[in-house]
Amino acid sequence: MVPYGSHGSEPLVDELFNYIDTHQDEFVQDLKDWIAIPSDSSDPLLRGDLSKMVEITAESLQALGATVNLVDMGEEKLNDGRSIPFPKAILAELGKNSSKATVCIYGHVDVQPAKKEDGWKTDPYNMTEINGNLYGRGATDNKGPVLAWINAVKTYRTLDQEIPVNIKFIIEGVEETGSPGLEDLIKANASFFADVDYIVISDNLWLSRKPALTYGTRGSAYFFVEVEGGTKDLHSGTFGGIIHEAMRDLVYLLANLIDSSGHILIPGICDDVAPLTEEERRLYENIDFDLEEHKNNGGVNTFLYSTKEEILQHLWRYPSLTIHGIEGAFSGPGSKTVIPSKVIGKFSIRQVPDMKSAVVQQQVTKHLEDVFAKLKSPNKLTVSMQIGASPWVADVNDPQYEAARNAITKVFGVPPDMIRDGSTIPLARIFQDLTKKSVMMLPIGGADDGEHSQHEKISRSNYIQGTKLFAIFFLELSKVHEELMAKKQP
Ligand SMILES: C[C@H](N)C(=O)N[C@@H](Cc1c[nH]cn1)C(=O)O
Ligand SMILES: [Zn+2]
Ligand SMILES: [Zn+2]
Repeated sequence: MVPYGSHGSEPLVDELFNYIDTHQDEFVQDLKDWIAIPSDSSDPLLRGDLSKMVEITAESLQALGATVNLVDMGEEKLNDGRSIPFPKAILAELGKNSSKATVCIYGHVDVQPAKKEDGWKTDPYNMTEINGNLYGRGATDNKGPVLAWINAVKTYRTLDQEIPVNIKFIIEGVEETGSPGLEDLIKANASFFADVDYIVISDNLWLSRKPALTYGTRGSAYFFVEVEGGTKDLHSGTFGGIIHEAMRDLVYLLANLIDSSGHILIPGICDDVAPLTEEERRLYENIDFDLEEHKNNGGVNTFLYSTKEEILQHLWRYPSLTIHGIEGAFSGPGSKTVIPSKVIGKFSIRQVPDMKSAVVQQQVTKHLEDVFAKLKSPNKLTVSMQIGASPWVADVNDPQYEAARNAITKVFGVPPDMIRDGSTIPLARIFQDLTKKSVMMLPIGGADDGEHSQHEKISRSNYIQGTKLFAIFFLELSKVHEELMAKKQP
């Protein structure tokens, strides 16, 4: 297939591409404006900024001519007993022509925390372009891709060109905290999703320098393990040596979750992992993936496994356990001699087919209670599962995968790698289970974008080519959908 653009294969495509190329600075400025809003969903103090971010997104969709509905998501209960409102979710629609396909685009406008002191070379909320890369928190996860969809629609609208599909948007502001309330929102708005034919998510990364299409992700079971000693923090000179310290108990519990070779120590945790078939094993051999480049992208020296196949399998089809942090522990600079009274360990398990959150929760709780019992500690242990997002795997034979493959080939000149992803987008499986519609992930982020990391970025090229990809995807989707409808005619 010949890439579109300079080859002048289709006048409409040339017109769309020309517009996108000549307006790219405007699109980049829009991203800079979005990144300037610290819409970190984990920080209750930034809830105002997060709500503002949702409102700005809603205004951008309204400006495209979409009908926009801001849906109340209820309240978040904070650890200190207070409640604050969750940011509203956006349901928007553009076009209602029953002879066209309807595609629903999902994205999120909340971001992970970021502080300059974490080691960022640039201000995370002041997008900075260096050597063709746009650095800033949310650049790739997920503000850049959400804006790329908006840019694609804006291109059609400004050129007064008919959009070949009906478009719906569902945009949320709490994806990074596990999308609480989204399942209820989808259930409560079943009529909004009833005429949706395809769901597309652009919230993950390519695996290599080659474009990719993603057909599976791991899930996430996120746990808090709390150990409470006394009622207040104490001086280690006055109480150290005479009490059972909560922190010591917690560190012991955390150390009993995983060993140094990455083996999870929770009995039964791998019992439900789907066995590796010969057919699946062969799939890994043909995937373009450079271990050294992946090490470089992550700034790591050594992986736990040495072959491409093992690494991909341990990212995509085996569970992993990560200890993320300890709330209530002293973590500042200096040498504070405190005994913390209550500490909360935070860890998550990336779940894979056919693991079930409820089973994982029961196995984790039992294991921690058994380990704690051996300590004979008088302290109080509480284990809770905060997020229970299931893994997702799609049928790649669905027509929208064909449309996306065609669009990628036309924009980038090469067919995509068909990949899975080790991270989680809770909505993918929820959508698939509730709506029974085809879900696809169409990433535009580069493998080295550094989601959740310092120096998160998206390249200008991926952002602008991604905008073109989305514009062409509408065309390709309308073609395959038409063919499908024609086949279904008696
Ligand atoms: C892949 C997506 N951009 C993302 O970062 N998702 C989060 C969702 C999550 C899971 N547990 C808590 N949040 C992730 O995979 O960490
Ligand atoms: Zn994301
Ligand atoms: Zn994220």
